[in-house]
Amino acid sequence: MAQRVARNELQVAVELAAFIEDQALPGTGVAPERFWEGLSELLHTLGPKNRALLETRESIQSKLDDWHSHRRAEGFDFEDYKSFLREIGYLLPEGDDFKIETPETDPEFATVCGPQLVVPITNARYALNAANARWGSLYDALYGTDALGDLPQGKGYDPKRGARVIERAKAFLDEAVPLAGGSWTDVTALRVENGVFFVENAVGETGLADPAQFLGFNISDEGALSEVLLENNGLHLVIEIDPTTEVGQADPADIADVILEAAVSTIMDCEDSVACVDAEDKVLAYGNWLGLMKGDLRENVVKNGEKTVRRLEGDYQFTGGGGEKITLKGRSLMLVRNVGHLMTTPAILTRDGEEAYEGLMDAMVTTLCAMHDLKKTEGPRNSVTGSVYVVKPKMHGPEEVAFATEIFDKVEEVLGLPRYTVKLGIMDEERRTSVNLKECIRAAKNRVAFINTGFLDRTGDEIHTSMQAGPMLSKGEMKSQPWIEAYEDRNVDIGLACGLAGKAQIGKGMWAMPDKMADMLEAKVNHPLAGANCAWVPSPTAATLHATHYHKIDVKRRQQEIAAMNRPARLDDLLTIPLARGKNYSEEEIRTEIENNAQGILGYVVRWVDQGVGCSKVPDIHDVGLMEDRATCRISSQAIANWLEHGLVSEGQVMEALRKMAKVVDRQNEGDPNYRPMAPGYDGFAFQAACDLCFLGTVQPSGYTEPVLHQRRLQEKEERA
Ligand SMILES: CC(=O)SCCNC(=O)CCNC(=O)[C@H](O)C(C)(C)COP(=O)(O)OP(=O)(O)OC[C@H]1O[C@@H](n2cnc3c(N)ncnc32)[C@H](O)[C@@H]1OP(=O)(O)O
Ligand SMILES: O=CC(=O)O
Ligand SMILES: [Mg+2]
Repeated sequence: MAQRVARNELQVAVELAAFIEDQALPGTGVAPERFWEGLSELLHTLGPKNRALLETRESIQSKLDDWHSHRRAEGFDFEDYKSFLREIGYLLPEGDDFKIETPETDPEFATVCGPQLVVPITNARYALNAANARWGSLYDALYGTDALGDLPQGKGYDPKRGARVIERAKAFLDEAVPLAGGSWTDVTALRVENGVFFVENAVGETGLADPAQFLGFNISDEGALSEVLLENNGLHLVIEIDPTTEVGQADPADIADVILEAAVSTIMDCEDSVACVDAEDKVLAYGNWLGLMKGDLRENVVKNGEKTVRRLEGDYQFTGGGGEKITLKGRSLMLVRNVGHLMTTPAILTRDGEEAYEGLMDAMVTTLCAMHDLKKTEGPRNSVTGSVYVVKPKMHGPEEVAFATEIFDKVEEVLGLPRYTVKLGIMDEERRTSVNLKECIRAAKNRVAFINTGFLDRTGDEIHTSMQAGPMLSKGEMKSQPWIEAYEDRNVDIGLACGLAGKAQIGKGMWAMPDKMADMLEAKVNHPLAGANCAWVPSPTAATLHATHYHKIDVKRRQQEIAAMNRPARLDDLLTIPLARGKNYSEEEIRTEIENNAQGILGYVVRWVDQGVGCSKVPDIHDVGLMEDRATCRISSQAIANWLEHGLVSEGQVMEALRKMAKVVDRQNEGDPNYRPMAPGYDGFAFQAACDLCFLGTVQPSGYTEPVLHQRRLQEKEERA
């Protein structure tokens, strides 16, 4: 039971009150009394509105369920369906054209296109790594992954593999920063003379085909050229020259590495990749965010037997061609993802003794923490335009987006911040947002800094919304359905029409196979090609490799081309439900699908509930490690719930699959000393959570996993305490 202290009309968990008063408030100029009074007002005035919006979600869902249940018997008519959606306020009228009016955003939103990294904020080691992932070694990313088609063997440096890496990296340079004559492959020397960059290769002395791509350089302590700063499509890259390294020594021009500007921005995630269920967890999350915003977050790291202290990188300095100083950010531009409108938290009780809405608390506390960045007078700043970037997930329709803007109006008022300091990232990841996207953007037109297609949650919502319409297609087939293409394209089209280009990001979703980098290199070029300023990657290495795509594709030009296409709206495609019509899945296909989903759910849930780990790499039945978070868990559990609901599979069969897969997951975790096997008892909270997600999936709000996961994790924590 949490120990609480009274603050204004609130009962606040002691660790949260102490965090706010001792760590977050000092230095912001906000007095504790003002903060608590403002938070109390926020929770008491906006809490009831929050509740009403959730009731609207439930009411719409139950109307949809009834309608589909009847139409299953009576026959489905598409025009009839659309009329019904309009009648119940699901599909809303679209207003006049407009352009967003967000005040000045940082260049990482307005002009620079590149990868967006996401990281669980509760893991300081990873979060620091992510913040520092603004720059990444292309040589390391190619060497250490399957990007070249195979993985490195053995421990030491293999010069043969190294040669393949260098060949590939130089081929990349030939594309991104081509030479006037010959190839980077044959370069024998690099030099900067009177501010001009010269290259020697097989054709003799040459330089860049476009000399404007040369921006600056650095000289080593020994007086030799050590770094050359180049630029392509607004992204920087650095050629490292170092004859003292094994790689540099073997290179005719002493080139030791190619460093790419990689994670241009990073989402510090308080949502689907973390497991925060109480004040203790929330303080860990807020504390790391505060450390990132103050700039003093540190973490002791032991890697390969070596102890180091991980901290934030400083800026990156160069001398320009004209002798001027060039300062580039050493850190990724950080956003913070708050939770959505759904959950409440035991960290604060309102005057009625009820749990406060977690999203309201997140809004106030994460903005407060970010004030330390806004107040900085020296050293690297996260935002040079004085902005705080908050990603707001899982909103259903314009009314909920308007509610988010109202929350931040109030937060700014309480904290004494200029109106529209907080910029919003709108996750387009619920169906009612996708179908009303233009009106959702309008609802935040003074704050919107990104729209992003979170296709994982979106797929979960696709299944849940039309749960009663019939059995859905399998997870694999779902990816090639008309709705998803229409969803992705419409998001870009509407974003461009609303004037996001040059002001705000139009983003795309996560690469969820963290070890499959060759496949990512092949596939994810489609994101900038589709007009996305940024797309999500699960790791710094993936960011470095995905950065190469933004060198290939000039997103700004691509956005202009797409806008000029005037593509049709495709609302009908968007509303086409991915039903398994006319499909007759074999018993084997059904068993495989259920087992695959069960394995993903269990592999994820067991670490969530037992260890508080919110994002995991879980092998699927083909042994491919998949990034699993709450959104992927929502898909798998909703998929099982849907097939159960329509009798494609029985409860007994699902339970058999869960038990079988629990043994597999136990085996996969054998090496983890903190792991508690689920078999043979199948009675732990984690296994029960997996069962609830499947067997009670149809009645979970919007098919979300949070209520079940929180409840079971809290039980687990209580038992351990
Ligand atoms: C639908 C959605 O909402 S998607 C958004 C939510 N998802 C995410 O945020 C995914 C974030 N990614 C992750 O959490 C992890 O990459 C996982 C869980 C997928 C895989 O983690 P692991 O199995 O530990 O990765 P792996 O062993 O391959 O690599 C670990 C190394 O990579 C680094 N790393 C991995 N992921 C990240 C990351 N997202 N940010 C920063 N560093 C990272 C770690 O710091 C570590 O390096 P270190 O030893 O120097 O500290
Ligand atoms: O938040 C991202 C998603 O895909 O869901
Ligand atoms: Mg999501």
